Amino acid sequence: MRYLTARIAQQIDEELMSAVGAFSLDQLMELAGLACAQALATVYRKDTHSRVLVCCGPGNQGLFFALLSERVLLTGPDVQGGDGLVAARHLGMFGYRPIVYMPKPGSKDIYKHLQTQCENMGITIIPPSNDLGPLVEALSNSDVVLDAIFGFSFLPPIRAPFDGVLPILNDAGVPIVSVDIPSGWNVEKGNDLGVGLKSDVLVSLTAPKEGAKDFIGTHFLGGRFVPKSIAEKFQLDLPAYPDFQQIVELESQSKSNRHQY
Ligand SMILES: NC(=O)C1=CN([C@@H]2O[C@H](COP(=O)(O)OP(=O)(O)OC[C@H]3O[C@@H](n4cnc5c(N)ncnc54)[C@H](O)[C@@H]3O)[C@@H](O)[C@H]2O)[C@H](O)CC1
Ligand SMILES: [K+]
Repeated sequence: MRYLTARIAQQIDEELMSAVGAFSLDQLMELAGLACAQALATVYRKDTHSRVLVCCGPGNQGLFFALLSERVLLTGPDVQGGDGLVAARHLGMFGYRPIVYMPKPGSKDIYKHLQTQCENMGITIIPPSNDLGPLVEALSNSDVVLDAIFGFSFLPPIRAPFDGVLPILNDAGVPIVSVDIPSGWNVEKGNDLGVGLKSDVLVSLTAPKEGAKDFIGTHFLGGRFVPKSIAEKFQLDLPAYPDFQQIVELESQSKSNRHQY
């Protein structure tokens, strides 16, 4: 299987949403979020881990920084936060009790709609703030974290408030399921600076990123939406997904996770 650079991941994303792939962003987010919810529910059963803290990345406040980065601008920023909101909704449907932490929510309709869908499910969204107190409080009442903070458009160093968020998540002793790449990891070099999340489970979307080669833990591939033509064009060499599942477990370097489940 091919491990992707950030640039190739972005190109595949563009191809999927071009006239060739013909997908909309909402569709891809929906399938990505569903895969992440399914991975979390596979590893952490709801009878013991029903309280899920879904941590979502920046909304379109990130646009200013996106303007500085051609790569982020091209893909349209902030998709991973949307994956998190979709996953929260599906987890609610599965019978979990998610709560959403999104300190920098977007004002674009797509995010407002996803938030309304969560609220309609009775899912609490912690009011946005730079104060980390509500995060600490929510963590003390959570069984597992879903990390939808940064994806393949992350460029170090980590800016506030997320520079404060990641150490709190790492030190809480609550298992972490990461979407696409553990937040704070260099997409290609892994956790080279040691500031990234120490995740227990990783759900790589479309294909794993180069940085994920260093990941130790339970590793799934999700995003069962890549058509054969695009998989072949980018030589992805993807494994087969089992029957009607949205995820397939990949061989990982070690199963010695930080947390037992
Ligand atoms: N085909 C697929 O694989 C799909 C992947 N999806 C998900 O989309 C993300 C990538 O989304 P993108 O919008 O390009 O960017 P990010 O979510 O990674 O976040 C960008 C966001 O973060 C801000 N930011 C960047 N660096 C920093 C920093 N150092 N400190 C603070 N903030 C930072 C930036 O300004 C933006 O606001 C991919 O990983 C998947 O999860 C989709 O589901 C569709 C299909
Ligand atoms: K992440």
